[in-house]
Amino acid sequence: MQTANSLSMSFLTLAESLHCAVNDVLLATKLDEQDNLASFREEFYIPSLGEEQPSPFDEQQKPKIYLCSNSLGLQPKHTEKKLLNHLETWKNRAVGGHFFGTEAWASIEDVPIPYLAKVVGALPSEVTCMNSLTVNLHLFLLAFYRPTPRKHKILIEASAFPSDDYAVQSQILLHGYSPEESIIRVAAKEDGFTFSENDVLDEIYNNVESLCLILLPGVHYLSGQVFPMEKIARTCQELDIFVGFDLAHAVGNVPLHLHDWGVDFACWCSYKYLCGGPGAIGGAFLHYRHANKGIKELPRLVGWWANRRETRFQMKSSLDCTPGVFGFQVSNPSVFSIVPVIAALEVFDRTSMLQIREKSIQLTGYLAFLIEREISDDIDIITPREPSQHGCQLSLRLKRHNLKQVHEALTCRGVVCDTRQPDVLRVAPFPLYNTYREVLEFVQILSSILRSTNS
Ligand SMILES: Cc1ncc(COP(=O)(O)O)c(C=O)c1O
Ligand SMILES: Nc1ccccc1C(=O)C[C@H](N)C(=O)O
Repeated sequence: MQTANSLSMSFLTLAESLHCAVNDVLLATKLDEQDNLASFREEFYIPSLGEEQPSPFDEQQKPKIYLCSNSLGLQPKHTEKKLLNHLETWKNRAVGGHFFGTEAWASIEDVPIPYLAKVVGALPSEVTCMNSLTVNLHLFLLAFYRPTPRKHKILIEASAFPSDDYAVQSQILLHGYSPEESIIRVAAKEDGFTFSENDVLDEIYNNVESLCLILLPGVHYLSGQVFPMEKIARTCQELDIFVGFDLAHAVGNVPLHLHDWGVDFACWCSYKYLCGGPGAIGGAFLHYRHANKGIKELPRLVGWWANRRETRFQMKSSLDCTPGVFGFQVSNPSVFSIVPVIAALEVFDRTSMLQIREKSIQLTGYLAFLIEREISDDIDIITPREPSQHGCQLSLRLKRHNLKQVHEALTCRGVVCDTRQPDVLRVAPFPLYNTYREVLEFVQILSSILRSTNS
């Protein structure tokens, strides 16, 4: 994999060969011309400046610079048609839709599986779409967190996403333990944002006697740091501790090999880089080695969708549990929540996570390179700089400017990104629709705002 240094050198060399400065639009244009994924931008709706207040002026039709896929990915153009098809089926066939067509509702969760398996590096029998992220976290925690007075601790990271923290706290309380005593929070490094691999591993080794489970993010929501998932998962296997990952910010962003790494369980939402739409159905992974554990060996909360499809409608009171992750399904999935996820995965399936990652390293690397050269007096990049440790997102910490003021000025100039108090801007160029020229324009806009705003 390229290093931050070798990437910077490649931008400098390209600029030199074009006889232009590194912040020249010529360089950005060249990078766009060389981009194998450039045509994918056409597959998505890009919000335009005039969206909130339609205007006849051309300037208002200009696309926004959308750098917020860490919160919500853009809408693929064919999502609407797919949804309308299902509305038509409902209108014209009503209950017949359960067994009609290639996306029959009674088995619609089968449709995204092959695509999803590729995106997260799983066997098709290890993944499904169900519920939402925090609900799936709870379902897996209920099965995998079986505390005993000796082994009752869960390891998470300090500054975990609050929903994950609340889920863990409530599970501990549910078993009659106390979050104060049963949660180990790995401390961040001195920067207060990122985590060292050794600190994580040391905490695991130091607490091996009392640790029951580890729940960490694949990519941290605040810093954008990629956690060493493989190393953590292999260590946990060696030590016989269950490990689960929250992949909200990792799925569709960085390549994952959940099966090979031996992760016990993982869950994610589909509305960020996966572009499945606001509140879209979530995803879940359960490693094959747990597939044949029934509800006695791996106790869980079940519903009728956990029952094998062949016998589901025999309506018996005894559960005929489907092996693997399907045995964790509770309810029949919401069709209007899963269809946009299928639509988005169909776009992903025309490329690969490898290609997406290749461009992402270049695109986010270019962003970091420009920021460091142009505005490092005013901004610290808190995301680790090495490509192996970041995905699409860079988290920018304002050294002296007011966050709200800067964010408002960016919004006025057509940049969409988000903030985390007190001083962090999150920006995430996404390979399937962002361009190098947008990245350059963003840095120029931010630079001019920082120069013209009081610090
Ligand atoms: C890391 C993380 N955990 C949990 C959530 C909450 O997800 P949901 O509301 O889908 O349960 C989010 C938000 O997307 C998140 O980023
Ligand atoms: N679903 C949302 C609804 C409203 C506002 C934000 C979200 C987010 O997803 C935030 C994201 N999880 C984050 O990393 O902060």
